[in-house]
Amino acid sequence: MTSALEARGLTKQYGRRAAALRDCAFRLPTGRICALVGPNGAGKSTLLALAAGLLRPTGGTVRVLGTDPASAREKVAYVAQDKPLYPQLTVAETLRMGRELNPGRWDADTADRIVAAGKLDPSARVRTLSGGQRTRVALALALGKRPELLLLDEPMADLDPLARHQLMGTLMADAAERGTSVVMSSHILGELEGACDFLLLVDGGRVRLGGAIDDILGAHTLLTGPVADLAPHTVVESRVTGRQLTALVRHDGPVDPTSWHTTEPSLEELVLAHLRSPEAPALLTPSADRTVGA
Ligand SMILES: Nc1ncnc2c1ncn2[C@@H]1O[C@H](COP(=O)(O)OP(=O)(O)OP(=O)(O)O)[C@@H](O)[C@H]1O
Repeated sequence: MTSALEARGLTKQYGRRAAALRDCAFRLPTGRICALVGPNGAGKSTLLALAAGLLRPTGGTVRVLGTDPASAREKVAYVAQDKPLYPQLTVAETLRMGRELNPGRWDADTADRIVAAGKLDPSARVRTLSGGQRTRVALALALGKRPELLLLDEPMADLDPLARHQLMGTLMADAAERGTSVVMSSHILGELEGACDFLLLVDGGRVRLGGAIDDILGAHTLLTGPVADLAPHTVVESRVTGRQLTALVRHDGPVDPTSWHTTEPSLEELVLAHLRSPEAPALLTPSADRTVGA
């Protein structure tokens, strides 16, 4: 089975600094929309740049669409955080460049539609555009390429709420229609919750959570009840207020409903609890575990 991304012992160290990514191992099946989350400096951009073939690992490997990142480049579109574009080109010239660089692949309709929805003047030079308008052009270039894998580094950060909503919709519809795999880093968990079906949580250069979001949420329970020993469940985070205990656990067997009030956590609750509890053990569900079914 081909994976969109597969990392094995993936490590990246910049010079003599502490490793930005350390011994990461996971797989992302094709056709998934993956949320890549983690605190500032966690290693998200490094992971995306390694997958795009712009950086080389200092240890381990990353495979992209079943091959090495350099060989997959034609099938991959990458939108970096700083959205590098040629400032002296106009919007129309930028799209023309997209067409020329991607012969036989270029989807002019999609690229033109994205630009038109932002009411951009095709004759405007890129250097005169606002940050959000530049993002729109970068996304038009990326989607116009008809990639099999789309790597997006905080793509929506400088878009206004309406543009964000609209572009996210375009992105998701396009990905669903073509079966494109997407990896999207973002700090806005609410934005990812409805759009993504796969999660990679990176923290301190390591993958802390990986897998289908439904599986990861389903493996956790938020419970409230009297203070008690929570064994055999794995406690991710717990808090005691008076005689009441609130905890996020990874359940190992059923949780007694007569003692506890239980709910499934939201994605935001789950991610925040893991970020507050760096000692909680990592979890890779079978869909993210490259050793399962290998
Ligand atoms: N070119 C570089 N040279 C040296 N260190 C770097 C370089 N790029 C990133 N780092 C370091 O690697 C670590 C991971 O950075 P990275 O940009 O991958 O994190 P991130 O999760 O994308 O963060 P953010 O959410 O702030 O964008 C950080 O400690 C950062 O300082």
